[in-house]
Amino acid sequence: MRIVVLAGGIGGARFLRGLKLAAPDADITVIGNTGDDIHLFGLKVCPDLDTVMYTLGGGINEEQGWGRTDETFKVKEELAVYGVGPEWFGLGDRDFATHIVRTQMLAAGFPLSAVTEALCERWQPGVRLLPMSDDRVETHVAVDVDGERKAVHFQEYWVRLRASVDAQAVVPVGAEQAKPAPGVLEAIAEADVILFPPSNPVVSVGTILAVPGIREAIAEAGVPVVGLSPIVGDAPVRGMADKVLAAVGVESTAAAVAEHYGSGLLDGWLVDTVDKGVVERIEAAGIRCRAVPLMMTDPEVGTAAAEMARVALALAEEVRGA
Ligand SMILES: O=c1nc2n(C[C@H](O)[C@H](O)[C@H](O)CO)c3cc(O)ccc3cc-2c(=O)[nH]1
Repeated sequence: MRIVVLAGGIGGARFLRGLKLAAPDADITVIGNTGDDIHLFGLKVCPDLDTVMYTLGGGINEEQGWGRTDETFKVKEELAVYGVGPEWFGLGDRDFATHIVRTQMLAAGFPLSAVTEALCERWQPGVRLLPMSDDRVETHVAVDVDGERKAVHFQEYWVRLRASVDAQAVVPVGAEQAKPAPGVLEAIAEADVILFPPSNPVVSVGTILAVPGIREAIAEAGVPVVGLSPIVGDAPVRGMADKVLAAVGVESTAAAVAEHYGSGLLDGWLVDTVDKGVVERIEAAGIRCRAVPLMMTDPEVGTAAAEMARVALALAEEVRGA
């Protein structure tokens, strides 16, 4: 079975770990969000691609959900002594190596998709990881600070500001001019099922869908598209998705996110059991809906996510048979 997953950061990566357990023989292609990318110290950092690669490759810092395990911060400390910022983004020594290799290959003319493939040679994530685009897309967030509106890079909003101020707008800069990376549209066209994991519907899945051609390809793929709500009990499971949802006028509920994606895109939607009261509303919107446990608090890493993936795949088959 060929499965395509649109993944963002931590939630998406943890779901993928479960999907691999639930469908060990499946051919999984991950279309990764690159709107979180940031250029720091002359290096290109791709947080969402790295989080998927490290999580599935066994190098992730499990508590944080991002960055490397067994990390040290000597380079970061030395940069700070030189007074070279920013200090608010925690790049570790091992992680720096990934960004140095990536930047060196980009400078040599390799597209991001080829660079990502090369990095995955080492990590063996067990999925094909494609950036959504080889073109530069960077999400910026419009905020009002000291009475003036300004745009900050998503990472500054997320990490330095901790989403403490309202997002007035979320703009994936460059998305309109971006082209899907090689293999993205082909993977969607050849997929047997397409999954939206519990990633941020605005800055992760939303950014991927903002690349011209990707939303249309999914809508026209003619195969079941099933999503899992990142919002449980009217609050995001992790992160601060509610802050960016407000920016696009979507209330922070499992039903509102499903409706935001729309029945033109989604055939099925999984909500947590605490939200079983919205199942009828979502089914009335033309999207099949099931209420199941969606908290990936595994006793043994990946088991809860594997159950979620199994239910998502079962719902896809139910949709296919409808
Ligand atoms: O909250 C934080 N998130 C950090 N993240 C997470 C990142 O902001 C988010 O994972 C994504 O951008 C949102 O999905 C990092 C991710 C990387 O790949 C590399 C470095 C960082 C550093 C931080 C950090 O210092 N604080």
